[in-house]
Amino acid sequence: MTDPDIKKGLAGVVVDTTAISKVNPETNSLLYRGYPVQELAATQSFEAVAYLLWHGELPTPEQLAELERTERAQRGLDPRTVALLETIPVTAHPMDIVRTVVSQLGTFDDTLHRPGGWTDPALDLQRSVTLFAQLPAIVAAVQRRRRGLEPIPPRDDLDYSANFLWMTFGELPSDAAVDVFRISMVLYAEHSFNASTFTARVIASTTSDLYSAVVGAIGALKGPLHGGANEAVMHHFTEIGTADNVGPWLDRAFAEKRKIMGFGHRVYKNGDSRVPTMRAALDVLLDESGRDDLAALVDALEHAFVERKGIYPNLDYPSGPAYHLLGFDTEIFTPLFIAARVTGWTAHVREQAASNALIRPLSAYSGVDERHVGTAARGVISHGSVGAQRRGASRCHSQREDHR
Ligand SMILES: CC(=O)SCCNC(=O)CCNC(=O)[C@H](O)C(C)(C)COP(=O)(O)OP(=O)(O)OC[C@H]1O[C@@H](n2cnc3c(N)ncnc32)[C@H](O)[C@@H]1OP(=O)(O)O
Ligand SMILES: O=C([O-])CC(=O)C(=O)O
Repeated sequence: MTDPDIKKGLAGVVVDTTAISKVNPETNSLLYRGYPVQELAATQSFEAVAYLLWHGELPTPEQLAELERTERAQRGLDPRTVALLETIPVTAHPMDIVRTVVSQLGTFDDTLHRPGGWTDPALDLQRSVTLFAQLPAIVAAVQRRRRGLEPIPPRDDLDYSANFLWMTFGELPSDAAVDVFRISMVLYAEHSFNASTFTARVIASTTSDLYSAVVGAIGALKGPLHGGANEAVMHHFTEIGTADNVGPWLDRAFAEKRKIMGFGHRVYKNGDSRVPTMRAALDVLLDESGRDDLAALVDALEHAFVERKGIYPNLDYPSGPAYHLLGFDTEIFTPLFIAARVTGWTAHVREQAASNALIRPLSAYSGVDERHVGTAARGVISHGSVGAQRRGASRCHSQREDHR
């Protein structure tokens, strides 16, 4: 028996190519279709970034106007979605609610029943825009319902980011705050083969449909080792309370071998390329709100953790407190990540479909050796002796099995 070279968590394994984004930990850079994400965050609307991820090029003014028209036309909640939301316990986690509603959206799409409709690339592009347009309304409605409030209809005089905040709060914050939100969406949009995107690609690789891939990706994003960390960061701040409690809190956390959320990354080991941009955006909100206590807490935990562990914050660290200052409940932070990442997920689903191979790795069996239940027959149907079954199996010896 050879000893297979197992890469737990696929760490360091290159499983395919992608032209959508490039994460480079050596240069600490992130490119979407070749453009540094910082440049996109400084200059582009989220709609333009979505277009770039889907099409590979930034839109012309006409192409952008067309996407905006299509997105604005599909912003409203379907009455069946409103009805479904009413049936879900308000206490359910918003990630579970959004996952359920996205699954329902798949059932509304009659084009799935056309021959070849499941994986038609043109239809998948339309579906991507539909999900992009619908998710703000869904997330906003879930946030409002938690506060006992009715959904607010979209406003088509507002861009994606401003409308998202309008539908959530029924008022608009400062232009600077809207811009912070836009920047967070751009930074969260895409990150190569992260766990949720890889999940979406695995599902797409079976030639399943795009909605199923997105529902699966939402499940993967929920975990605090991935997207759920932005929520967990805020829980840490609540637990710690004030900056002067950071030291004792960290002592206890280390003694209990807890992981501190919002720090560390599978790919970036010297800091996440997106953090400086998001931290600058957070600082705008910290200044605007006068929340010096939160600013001190964010700084204190970062400095103490980096000093003691040499592990740097990831994007979830500054985005958590930014979403808090924008007024979202902590449990809504990861659904906001869904709304952004659906652009990347759907771009990857289409890329996977365009050059597909079923994703099915091997495993090394580590269970008990072959054993038998005995030969006494149960029921009326004779299944044949174990020996006969094995003789049958050996005639199929050309079938490869997992590594033994
Ligand atoms: C947008 C995103 O999804 S970004 C990621 C968001 N997730 C988080 O913030 C969760 C907290 N972070 C982590 O759990 C990890 O850093 C991960 C899962 C993100 C990356 O993990 P990996 O690359 O697998 O590194 P791994 O978990 O093996 O960590 C290496 C070492 O650093 C330690 N470490 C890494 N991150 C942390 C952390 N946040 N807190 C405490 N220790 C940590 C590990 O305990 C491990 O120590 P050991 O070698 O003594 O066992
Ligand atoms: O790349 C990863 O593993 C996690 C991450 O930062 C992201 O998905 O944005």
